[in-house]
Amino acid sequence: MTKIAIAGSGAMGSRFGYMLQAAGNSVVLLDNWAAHVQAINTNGLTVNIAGQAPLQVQIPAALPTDIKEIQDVIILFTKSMQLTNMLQTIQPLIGPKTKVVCLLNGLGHPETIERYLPKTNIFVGITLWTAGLTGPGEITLSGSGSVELQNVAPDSQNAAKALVELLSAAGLKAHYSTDVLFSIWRKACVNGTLNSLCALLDCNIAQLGQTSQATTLLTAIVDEFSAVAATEGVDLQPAEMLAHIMPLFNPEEAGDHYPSMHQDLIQHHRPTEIDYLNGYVARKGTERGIATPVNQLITELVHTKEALLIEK
Ligand SMILES: NC(=O)C1=CN([C@@H]2O[C@H](COP(=O)(O)OP(=O)(O)OC[C@H]3O[C@@H](n4cnc5c(N)ncnc54)[C@H](OP(=O)(O)O)[C@@H]3O)[C@@H](O)[C@H]2O)C=CC1
Ligand SMILES: CC(C)(CO)C(=O)C(=O)O
Repeated sequence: MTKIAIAGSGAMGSRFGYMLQAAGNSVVLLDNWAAHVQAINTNGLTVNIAGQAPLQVQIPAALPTDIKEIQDVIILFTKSMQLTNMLQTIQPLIGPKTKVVCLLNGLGHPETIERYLPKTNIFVGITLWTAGLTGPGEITLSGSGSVELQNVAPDSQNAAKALVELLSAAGLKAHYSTDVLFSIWRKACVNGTLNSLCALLDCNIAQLGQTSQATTLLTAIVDEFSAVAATEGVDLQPAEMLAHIMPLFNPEEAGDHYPSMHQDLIQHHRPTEIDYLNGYVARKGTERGIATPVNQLITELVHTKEALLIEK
């Protein structure tokens, strides 16, 4: 039985933990939100799936500081701005053979993780699964998804493939990627357009797509993502990127969805991952002499909205 800790068990961490435990693994959900941990330990994790009666799933949960046992696998699922703190807290859980997987949205996470772990322990990727945290101890799941991941150390390829099998055996549809950095940039560019614009304009993806300004706005953001991606050896062609994003306007794709940044900022008045999306592009562009005024402005606007909405 594989011993798995989910480090950051909000919506996505709880989804992955629930599916991995159902596949026969020994899972513990770790989170700093004490009321969430307590609700899971008292009532079980409530899993709402459309068209089904809510499930009460018995699954152990704990504060990250309360678990000290070495794990086989740790899946990081904090929000980007919580990652460093989580990596510091879970050091006692990491042994020489522990595989640490990062599937967060956003840019720059592999570099952050490398400050706390040898490369041989690190596996990075993206996921197209979604989930919502409906309240303490309660998640809402819909749709399907997939995972792409790759080893950071060249000689850890077999370990990455074993992780792909572990996740796929739990129904998480994982694939081994031979160019995960491209996938991470492409997903960040989707989030850097749809998430920030829908949050700022208070609309869903279809509503954004119906505006006559959508193509101009997307193009301005994507062009800067492409220029900065090139400085990291990633070939993000603007035309291909737009062709990848625009189908999401369709309600049968993601049109009806309010992106996670809209949920964080507008619906829950919580901090956003903007500094790891548009903010990362603006920062790296400035450092590397590439003009990124559009992403700079978007980042400032989102931070202004955070200042207006989030209670101190
Ligand atoms: N949700 C989705 O559909 C998708 C998310 N992702 C990415 O996965 C990563 C994790 O995202 P996600 O699971 O959505 O994150 P959540 O917002 O659901 O949870 C992240 C953490 O935020 C804290 N938190 C959330 N809500 C509350 C609340 N009401 N009160 C107190 N604390 C709260 C908890 O940690 P703490 O108490 O320690 O602060 C929690 O572990 C992100 O990088 C995201 O971009 C990727 C694909 C899809
Ligand atoms: C669904 C999607 C792709 C929308 O940008 C997303 O990743 C999010 O909501 O964060």
